Amino acid sequence: MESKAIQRLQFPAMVYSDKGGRTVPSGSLNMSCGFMEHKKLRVFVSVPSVKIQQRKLPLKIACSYNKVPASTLKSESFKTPLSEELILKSKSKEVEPYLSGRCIYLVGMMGSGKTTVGKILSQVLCYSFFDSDTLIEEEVDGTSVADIFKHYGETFFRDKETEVLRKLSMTHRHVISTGGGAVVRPINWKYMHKGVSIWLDVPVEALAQRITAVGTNSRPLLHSEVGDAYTKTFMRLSSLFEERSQAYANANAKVSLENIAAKLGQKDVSDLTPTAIAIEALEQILGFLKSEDGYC
Ligand SMILES: Nc1ncnc2c1ncn2[C@@H]1O[C@H](COP(=O)(O)OP(=O)(O)O)[C@@H](O)[C@H]1O
Ligand SMILES: O=C(O)C1=C[C@@H](OP(=O)(O)O)[C@@H](O)[C@H](O)C1
Repeated sequence: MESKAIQRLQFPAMVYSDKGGRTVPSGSLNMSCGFMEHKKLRVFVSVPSVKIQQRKLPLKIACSYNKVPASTLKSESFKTPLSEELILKSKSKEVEPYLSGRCIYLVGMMGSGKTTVGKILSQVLCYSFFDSDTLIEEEVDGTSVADIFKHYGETFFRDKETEVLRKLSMTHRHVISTGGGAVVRPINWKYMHKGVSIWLDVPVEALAQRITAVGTNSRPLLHSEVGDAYTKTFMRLSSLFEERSQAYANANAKVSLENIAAKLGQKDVSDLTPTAIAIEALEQILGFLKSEDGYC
């Protein structure tokens, strides 16, 4: 749910224009997707667990869209090994032709990293990024999600969410971070299945840690419990997860942080960088698209 201001400029222009396939949206599109070719470099898919080179990856965006300078898209900086950055770029090139411009929908619990990972995917695929919560806020005259819940109730919010997903389903070349509860209404799946959906499956303990760190102000469904911040967040998330886990499983593919950690020989999912998670997302997207095409 963080740093979403740019979307205000993009959504109205995009959402009503149904451009097929690889056609670009209306407005000026200045893409420079030419990532360095590493012809002599063999890039392996698994990320080495030994971090050879650590540096702050500013995640500079290679594309700019609708005259909004790419550099204005805010992205949090996480320490990312150069090796991961290279794998990410290589993987995105592999996935891109299979996607044929289809949107990517990230689903998962609050705090699962849909926004963080979604931005990385959008940058590397030269897609634009939308957060459905931000689009809902715009539909309600800039009212925050928390205030929409407070003043109009959850059903009103869910209706707006469905409407936003319906509009997005007519677009292409977007990565969309959905709200954690978007999976519950079957109609939303009708819209999300126009693109490719990925479930970011993060253990509830890790979710509670992340959300406790940033606070629950923007997440109204976490306001009710009593107790210390971590425990009440953990309790509420646990019950929401129980209610929703089957709905998340409707996604075309799943990215399990526990599986990534096991692959990389890491004990704690909290040590996984968003880039490592984005790489796995691309891997899973590719697997799904290939299976859809009958390649495996
Ligand atoms: N891989 C990660 N490691 C550590 N913190 C993360 C990771 N991914 C996201 N976060 C943090 O967790 C919080 C929630 O992430 P966010 O992307 O907003 O989740 P969502 O959009 O699913 O609600 C943010 O503060 C973000 O910085
Ligand atoms: O899980 C949910 O029902 C919700 C998740 C939130 O989005 P994030 O998943 O981006 O926090 C937001 O849509 C709203 O507070 C409801």
